[in-house]
Amino acid sequence: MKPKIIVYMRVDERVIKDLEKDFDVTIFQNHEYLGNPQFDQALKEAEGIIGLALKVTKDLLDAGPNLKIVCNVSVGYDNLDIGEMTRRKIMATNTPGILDDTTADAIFGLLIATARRIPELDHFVKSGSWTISLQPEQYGVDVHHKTLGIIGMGNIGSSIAKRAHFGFGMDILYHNRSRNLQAEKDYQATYCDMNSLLEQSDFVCLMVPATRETADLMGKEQFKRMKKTAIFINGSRGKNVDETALYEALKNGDIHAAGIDVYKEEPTPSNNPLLQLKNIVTLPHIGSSTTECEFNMSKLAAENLKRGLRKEKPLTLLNECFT
Ligand SMILES: NC(=O)C1=CN([C@@H]2O[C@H](COP(=O)(O)OP(=O)(O)OC[C@H]3O[C@@H](n4cnc5c(N)ncnc54)[C@H](OP(=O)(O)O)[C@@H]3O)[C@@H](O)[C@H]2O)C=CC1
Ligand SMILES: O=CC(=O)O
Repeated sequence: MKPKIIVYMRVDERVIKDLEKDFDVTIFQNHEYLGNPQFDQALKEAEGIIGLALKVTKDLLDAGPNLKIVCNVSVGYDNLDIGEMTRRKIMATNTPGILDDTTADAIFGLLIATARRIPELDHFVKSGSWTISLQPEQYGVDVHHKTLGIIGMGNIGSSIAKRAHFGFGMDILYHNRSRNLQAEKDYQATYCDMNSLLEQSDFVCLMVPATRETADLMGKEQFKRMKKTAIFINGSRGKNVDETALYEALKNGDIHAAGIDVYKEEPTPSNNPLLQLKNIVTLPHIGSSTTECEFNMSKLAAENLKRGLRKEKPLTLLNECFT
């Protein structure tokens, strides 16, 4: 009998076909969770899970007594209770590194789209409103040669810095808990404390993981510190931003505009007040979502799963529980 596994949302079709050669696969595509009879039954028997953003909690682990490995098709792993998984010797893996350029393209694209008001002006043309000359109120702001502050100068933050430095001649400030000497050397990035970064940057881009420490890292006080002309970009996780404070900052003109790819709740409800504002550009969490990148992430996650269930060390293991 083949070992049973769960494929949970957004795993590439070709990779699923390959997994079916070795495993008995049950597929869930639509946020199914505990309480759904099919999901509960599959979880009871599954040795592995591969997929995106499944909330792996103590309750879920209790309901999956045979689980040996959970393989995220993402670099972020705030959906996994790593402590509890390690205590139970269940392996956790993610997909670091291979999505840096793709995500940086998307987040830098979001920054440009926000600064140059691309979605709004696209609508202006397509709705037939371009019957007179453009008005100054519709102008955007320059990106090139401005100051970009990156909070979270890790793999993706560095790829964003590369684009900003070489492509747009921007000055780069950054804030981490520790210095990134490579980014300082390669992109002339300057390390600074968070308050100085917020006060000096024309663009603030958030790229930290979602942890207990980063919850609501950007709140009322932080938005107040930013320049009134500045633009805020969140490419990290919605948990890192107080959405009410962001709404107030945008509405009151404490900051000029924002571009966000991620939300507290995803999919974000259509009545999220942020969606009513004109000075925000929104994306549906698509940082790494290109055909090529999603395939490569699925492939890496599947390789991790195969290795783990063969009792070999997965390539990108997150917890120290391999025995
Ligand atoms: N929008 C999307 O589609 C995507 C979003 N993401 C999100 O981006 C995140 C970052 O990914 P990646 O660049 O690969 O991760 P990395 O681990 O390479 O980088 C994270 C950076 O954040 C810094 N950091 C961590 N905690 C803090 C803190 N408390 N205060 C300040 N800085 C901090 C780290 O530096 P130090 O440790 O020195 O503090 C590090 O430089 C992911 O965790 C994920 O949530 C990722 C991919 C796609
Ligand atoms: O949000 C995507 C990820 O890879 O993390």
